[in-house]
Amino acid sequence: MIKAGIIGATGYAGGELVRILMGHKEVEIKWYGSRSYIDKKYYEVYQNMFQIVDDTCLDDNMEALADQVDVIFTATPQGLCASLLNEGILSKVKVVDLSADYRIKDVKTYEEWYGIEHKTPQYIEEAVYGLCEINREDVKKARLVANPGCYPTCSTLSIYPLIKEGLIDPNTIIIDAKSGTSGAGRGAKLDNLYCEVNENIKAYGVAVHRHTPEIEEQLGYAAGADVKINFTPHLVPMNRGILITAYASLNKKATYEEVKAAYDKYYGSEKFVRVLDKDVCPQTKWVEGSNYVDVNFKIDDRTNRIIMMGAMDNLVKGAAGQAVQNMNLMFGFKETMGLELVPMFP
Ligand SMILES: NC(=O)C1=CN([C@@H]2O[C@H](COP(=O)(O)OP(=O)(O)OC[C@H]3O[C@@H](n4cnc5c(N)ncnc54)[C@H](OP(=O)(O)O)[C@@H]3O)[C@@H](O)[C@H]2O)C=CC1
Ligand SMILES: CC(=O)N[C@@H](CCC(=O)OP(=O)(O)O)C(=O)O
Repeated sequence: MIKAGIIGATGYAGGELVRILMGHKEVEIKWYGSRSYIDKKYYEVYQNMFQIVDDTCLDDNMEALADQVDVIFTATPQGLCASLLNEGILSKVKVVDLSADYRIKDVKTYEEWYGIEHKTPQYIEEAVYGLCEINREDVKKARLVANPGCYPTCSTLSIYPLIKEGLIDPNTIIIDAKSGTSGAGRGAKLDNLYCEVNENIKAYGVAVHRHTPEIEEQLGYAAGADVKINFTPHLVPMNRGILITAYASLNKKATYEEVKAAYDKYYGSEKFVRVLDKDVCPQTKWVEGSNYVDVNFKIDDRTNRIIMMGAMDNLVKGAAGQAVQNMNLMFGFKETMGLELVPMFP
């Protein structure tokens, strides 16, 4: 049994981490970190935890936390983990950072897209990008994991096999993405008020969204060259879920069987990536509350382009579920432990 601490346990991603870890038989949560609710009972923040969690919220003292646990999750705003981390902490515990602080290898790119100064760039190189299906062996050896972003997880997994197999031209990729509002966190924001979101759909961050360089970097590794994409996210009136529809030019005429074989090559034995049957389009409802990413594709012979689709739950595979998957790998637990969550429907 290992002990875990969560800094940012009161946010949406941290809350989901609590829910998942409560069902993990090898983990005990020792620290419910917060900024606004210090000394309050955790269940007062989330009454769904009434009579389930009786602990009191603590602060973000990562030094003190590192003496008491084996793993620390940071589910906090961009920049916080980078401002707290140091060698003393990393020598004692493993860290899974759910923010973007260690995802992008080029610090200038991070600072430019996030508009903040990186406080501990010395750890960027060592951090492993925790997209488990692709970087599994490195995650197993890591003491610091950069848990991938929600849109980048869904986008990269939906597109990756086709770049690796040379089937598409990566510089023709256009990603149209949609997210439920839990992706924006629990903090009050005008754009996320009921009247702004309900019965509405809107693009945001057009051509400037901070996940663009993260997706480009990951697809670039698959291509073995720099990649530039168009990425447009939309906010939709749902609680959870991400759907991506991506378009790219095929390098040559391809059949359904060839493309399907590429997906099967990478995901055939993956528990959490489901390549759906022919012509079945992924839906957010089919993955809600689970760690699955559903992917599929359709070839458009008229234009010699391909449409790639992916759906997942932003709070599970897009955040807390993937963080637990990473923790399982880092501690040598069965990778699926605590994550065998059956999707909710309807
Ligand atoms: N929501 C999502 O779908 C996803 C989120 N993430 C990432 O996870 C992280 C958290 O996101 P999310 O849960 O949505 O955000 P929320 O706004 O819901 O939660 C933020 C959390 O951080 C805490 N916090 C804020 N400032 C501080 C501080 N100075 N010291 C200590 N704790 C602090 C808050 O504490 P308190 O409430 O007590 O003030 C809260 O627990 C972000 O980096 C986000 O990018 C990643 C993938 C998907
Ligand atoms: C709907 C919404 O606002 N989504 C967030 C992305 C989710 C998130 O928290 O970002 P990370 O995955 O990088 O941690 C956004 O667009 O900034």
